[in-house]
Amino acid sequence: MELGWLVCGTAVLLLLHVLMELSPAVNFALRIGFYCVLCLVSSALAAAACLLVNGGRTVKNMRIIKAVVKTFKYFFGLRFEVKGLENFEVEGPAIIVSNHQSILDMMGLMEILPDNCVQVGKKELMYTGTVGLIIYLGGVIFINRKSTSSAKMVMAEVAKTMANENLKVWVYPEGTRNCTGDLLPFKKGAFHLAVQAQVPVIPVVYSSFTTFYNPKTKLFTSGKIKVEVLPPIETKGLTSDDVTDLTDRCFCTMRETLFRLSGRPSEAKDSS
Ligand SMILES: CCCCCC/C=C\CCCCCCCCCC(=O)SCCNC(=O)CCNC(=O)[C@H](O)C(C)(C)COP(=O)(O)OP(=O)(O)OC[C@H]1O[C@@H](n2cnc3c(N)ncnc32)[C@H](O)[C@@H]1OP(=O)(O)O
Ligand SMILES: CCCCCCCC/C=C\CCCCCCCC(=O)OC[C@@H](O)COP(=O)(O)O
Repeated sequence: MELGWLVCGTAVLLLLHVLMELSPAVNFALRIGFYCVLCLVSSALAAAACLLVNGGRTVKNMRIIKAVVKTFKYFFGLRFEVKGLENFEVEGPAIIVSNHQSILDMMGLMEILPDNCVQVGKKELMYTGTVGLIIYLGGVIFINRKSTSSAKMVMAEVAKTMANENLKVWVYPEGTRNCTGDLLPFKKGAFHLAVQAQVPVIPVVYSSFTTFYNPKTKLFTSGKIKVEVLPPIETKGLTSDDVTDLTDRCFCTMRETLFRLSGRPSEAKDSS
């Protein structure tokens, strides 16, 4: 009986392996499916740990989430090469902004997440079962992207509480996932928040995933991700009139870094 199960299990695994070798679409679907299952199962276990250790919704739970998610990269053959971590060592709160390519970004986020840091996420993420629960328990700030005024109100509230709670806030200023190897124009919410709270902006750039991950061509193999934490940009003394300039400066620096880390010639070099 047990031998029968063993033979069946081995046959299924072999079949999956052959299918994955033969078809990139099957390989992609299975790997993404596995990522989602891993997230859902780990979230359930981590949620129990968070409730037992910290009793409810608090940024302290991010330490538990980070410890769990940092192991995921081994399942997918991903390696991170990180530079500039010392730039997180600012005194007090800060806004961290980074590029957002895929749901796989959660691994890159947790690889370097500083203490006392929560992310801004779309409210729909609350309804992803155990993943929603763990994100809630971690203290993620939920915004309604369909309502600019309510998103602005939530962000203004965060600007007020950041200092009291010594919080760093991680925002994806592109506002959505973008896996093209370039940046989408930045939304200004993160920069308004930094100016309102008078705290520095710390840009973080992840190299393009396109060499090992591309949902359009169903590519998903192992790969290396270069990460660079850039020096903080001060906002002391800036007002809302300076937000556009601050956004543009940050965008240009991050785009240049993205191209450099991804081995793609920058626009300036293109035109020369
Ligand atoms: C244990 C195992 C677990 C395994 C799984 C889990 C793993 C880890 C779990 C933890 C981690 C979870 C992390 C979750 C990450 C989620 C990522 C996302 O969801 S990304 C999507 C959501 N985020 C964003 O959208 C942020 C970026 N967007 C913005 O900043 C936007 O500006 C906005 C959302 C605030 C508003 O957007 P929109 O309605 O489109 O309006 P705009 O065009 O951007 O702005 C209109 C004008 O308003 C001005 N503005 C914007 N913000 C402000 C403000 N705060 N104060 C004043 N004014 C503001 C803006 O300048 C525009 O005016 P203009 O005159 O045109 O300049
Ligand atoms: C009972 C309901 C069950 C629902 C099951 C849902 C399954 C989801 C399971 C695992 C998914 C793992 C996701 C990890 C968190 C990813 C956060 C993220 O990257 O969100 C995307 C968001 O930034 C931008 O969204 P869009 O690009 O605008 O779209």
